[in-house]
Amino acid sequence: MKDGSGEESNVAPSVHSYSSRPGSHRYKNAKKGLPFNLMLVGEPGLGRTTFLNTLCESTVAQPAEIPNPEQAHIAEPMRFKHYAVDMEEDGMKIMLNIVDTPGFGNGTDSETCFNQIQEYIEAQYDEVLAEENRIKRNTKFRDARVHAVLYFINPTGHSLREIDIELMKRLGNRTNVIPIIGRSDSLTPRELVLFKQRIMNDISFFNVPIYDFPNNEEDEDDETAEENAELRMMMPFATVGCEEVINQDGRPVRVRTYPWGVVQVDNDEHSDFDRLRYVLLNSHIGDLRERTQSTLYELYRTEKLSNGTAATPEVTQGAVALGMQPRSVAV
Ligand SMILES: Nc1nc2c(ncn2[C@@H]2O[C@H](COP(=O)(O)OP(=O)(O)OP(=O)(O)O)[C@@H](O)[C@H]2O)c(=O)[nH]1
Repeated sequence: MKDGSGEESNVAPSVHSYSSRPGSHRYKNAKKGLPFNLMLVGEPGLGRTTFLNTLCESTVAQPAEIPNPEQAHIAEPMRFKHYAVDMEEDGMKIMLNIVDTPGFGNGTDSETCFNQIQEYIEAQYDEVLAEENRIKRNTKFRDARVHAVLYFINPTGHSLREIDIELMKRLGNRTNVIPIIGRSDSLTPRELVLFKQRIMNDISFFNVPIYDFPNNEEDEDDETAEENAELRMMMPFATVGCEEVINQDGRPVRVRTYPWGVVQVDNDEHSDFDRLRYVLLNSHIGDLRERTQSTLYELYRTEKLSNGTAATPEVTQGAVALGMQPRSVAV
């Protein structure tokens, strides 16, 4: 594990086994590990840190320290915090890079946060664009394009707020935005169903360009098409973060414990966490990476080149004038 500096790394073996699910093993042959860059965005207290640790099955990130009462009114500005974890997922090595955004919506005006996040995502595209145009390639180049943003929605039970719609609209044309309901155990199953419906109605009404599961019937077998249809119906994923691991009938179970019972994080009847994890680290990791490269980055590159503001303008404009296509950097 490493915190941004890129120095150490732990391989986190998974307690999950998805080999029976459709789509698993798709990228089993990636030898060095498949890089996957994930960003977490959401207001403080929605469970981003707990989610990150639950996803990685280890304490990768420490919860934010509670400020002393004298300083509690001072809002910390948003910053980017990096984590890197090597995972082994159902026989597939993954180099998972997570960018967290503590301080988002924490008093700083939302426009500043939106700009910072958008600039971060675009800066990674600029790096790739510059690398593509370099005459001598940097063999150590690290592609940090964000393959997916998980946007945490407050489990109010009402509908989306303006800040949710605005942010997802801003980012949806730049990256794969996957909305999730944080701390979803705050809602009853019935409230959750209604809340999900309202959120999806808003997303559709305001044309928010969130990630859509592939809907290409010609290229998909029945099982994959069915799986994608089912996942589409589950949006936004309702997640619960693990608080403790208990022993149930001799096996470890990740839960949150309440006076009236336990919520099992990996139980599909209690939360969508396990399905979301499977989507991110197994069945749709390829599609998220591919869409980043072929659709979102290409769109950005075209915009940049047509505006004449590419990362290395002289080289790129010269190449375009000569009808040359820049070399692509493999994702
Ligand atoms: N009920 C419930 N509580 C949760 C869940 N996940 C986290 N929490 C609790 O919510 C509080 C905040 O969780 P964090 O994971 O620190 O939230 P965060 O979004 O990282 O917040 P900041 O670190 O302040 O940015 C903690 O008390 C967690 O134990 C969840 O799924 N359900």
